[in-house]
Amino acid sequence: MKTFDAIIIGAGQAGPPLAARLTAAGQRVALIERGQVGGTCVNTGCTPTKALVASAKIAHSVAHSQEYGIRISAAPEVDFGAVLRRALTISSNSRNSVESWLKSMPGLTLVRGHARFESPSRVRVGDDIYAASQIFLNVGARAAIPDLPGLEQVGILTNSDIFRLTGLPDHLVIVGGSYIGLEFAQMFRRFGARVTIVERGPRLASKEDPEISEAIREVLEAEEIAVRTNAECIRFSRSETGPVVEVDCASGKPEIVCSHVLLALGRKPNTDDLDLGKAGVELDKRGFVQVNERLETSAPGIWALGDCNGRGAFTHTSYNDFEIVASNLLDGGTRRVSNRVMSYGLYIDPPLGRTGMSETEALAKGHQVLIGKRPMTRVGRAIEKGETRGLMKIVVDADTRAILGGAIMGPGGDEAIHSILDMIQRGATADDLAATMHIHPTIAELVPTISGELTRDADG
Ligand SMILES: Cc1cc2nc3c(=O)[nH]c(=O)nc-3n(C[C@H](O)[C@H](O)[C@H](O)COP(=O)(O)OP(=O)(O)OC[C@H]3O[C@@H](n4cnc5c(N)ncnc54)[C@H](O)[C@@H]3O)c2cc1C
Ligand SMILES: NC(=O)c1ccc[n+]([C@@H]2O[C@H](COP(=O)([O-])OP(=O)(O)OC[C@H]3O[C@@H](n4cnc5c(N)ncnc54)[C@H](O)[C@@H]3O)[C@@H](O)[C@H]2O)c1
Repeated sequence: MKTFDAIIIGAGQAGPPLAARLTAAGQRVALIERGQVGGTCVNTGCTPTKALVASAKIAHSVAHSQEYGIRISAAPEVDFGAVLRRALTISSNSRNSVESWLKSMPGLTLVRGHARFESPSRVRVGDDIYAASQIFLNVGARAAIPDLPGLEQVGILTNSDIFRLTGLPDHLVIVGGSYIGLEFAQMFRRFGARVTIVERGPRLASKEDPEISEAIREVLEAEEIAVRTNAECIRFSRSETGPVVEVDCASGKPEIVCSHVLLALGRKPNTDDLDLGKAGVELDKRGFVQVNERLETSAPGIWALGDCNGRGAFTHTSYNDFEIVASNLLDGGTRRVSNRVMSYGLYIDPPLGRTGMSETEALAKGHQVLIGKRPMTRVGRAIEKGETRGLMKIVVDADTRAILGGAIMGPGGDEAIHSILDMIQRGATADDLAATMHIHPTIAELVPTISGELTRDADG
């Protein structure tokens, strides 16, 4: 048996920085990873997809250069192989730098293999047993693949397989019209594939307010992406020409023949193959590890961080989990997971930045709300850039005037949203925000303006 002060399972977004803090505090740490260090974000998630989004943006800009007075004499061509290689190089550089960082940590043992619990303080990897009084789970999640009939006949793709494509799909059907599906849909369309999105709900990105979903749909349809909502994929089959996605729908064709199918149907936590029962770690009914505000599990001495705890499904939430646990354990902190303002980006172009509550959520929680809103057609910077799709919106509590949430879909919306996020984190009111001076010409310069033009009418 090999004994350590701490064992970390999973080298995703929380594991490596936690290993750095624990080893810097003099602890001996075993970090167990069954796949590639860096986890989902670095290898098959944020990093390679955002690199692909960047290539797709260039393809789109070049195709539209004449609108900006720039003539390109030869027809631009997308070299899909080169696009993928660029994304994978950025991803592998990032993975290598995590690996070098881990190797530089004195007191760290990087163990390669699949970890399973033997008891609350012991973990098996192959024939070896590792023991520690503190164990941290950072095991992440994987693409959920529902048991739909005919699945095995079509050879579906997930976010991981897409990086192994050897050529551009002719017609890509994406099942699931949420974050993963939408980002892939736009980039593949911009690379030149025909793209159809099949979404069973009545609108895309259904966690967003309806006008945001509508703006997203407009952006995608303007690029000739076929959007099928109220269309549930119920089975797959194969025709002579390729895979067939069969949908249950009120309108449109019930069968879509395509060349490739990408499933983007949510994520499943990697908690089903850890023998967590032997450790006394309780899961919720969807398989997420149940944690308290300090990210402690039901088993004393075991914490869960990142996607596997169901408290966030983003790189920044995983990293923030690390900060909470490290502060509480090593700095005498009293940090709680509920102190953060849930925020994220959706990296279609233009991107959507979101923070705090949507209007729908605020109303559901019983708030009387005031709304400030402006379409990008009335934002100078967006007009100058020729990117006037989207809108910005702020949600304010009508009684206290506290800022509850915001959305900015427009050029740089993922960056500009931080001007609202930081104010919410500090407990500011709409009047505090309205009194700030922002830089001209930016998208964010209109944030104080809409904060000072609040109305009860959501369409105001
Ligand atoms: C296509 C896509 C795009 C995304 N884009 C964004 C984005 O733009 N912004 C954003 O914030 N988030 C994005 N995400 C989400 C983000 O990637 C995840 O939220 C983040 O990676 C979660 O980090 P984590 O540390 O919880 O787990 P992970 O990064 O998944 O790491 C978990 C690690 O644990 C290892 N592991 C699992 N089980 C075991 C075991 N039993 N033994 C040993 N090792 C094990 C795994 O191999 C893995 O390396 C995206 C996700 C996808 C799929
Ligand atoms: N920009 C980002 O930060 C980013 C990008 C990508 C992914 N992610 C993370 O990955 C997670 C998973 O994203 P996702 O888009 O895969 O999942 P999701 O759970 O957000 O959406 C799945 C969608 O599939 C639809 N659906 C389910 N079954 C269906 C069926 N049979 N036919 C048609 N539609 C069906 C659902 O209605 C839903 O809209 C997100 O929660 C997010 O945290 C983040």
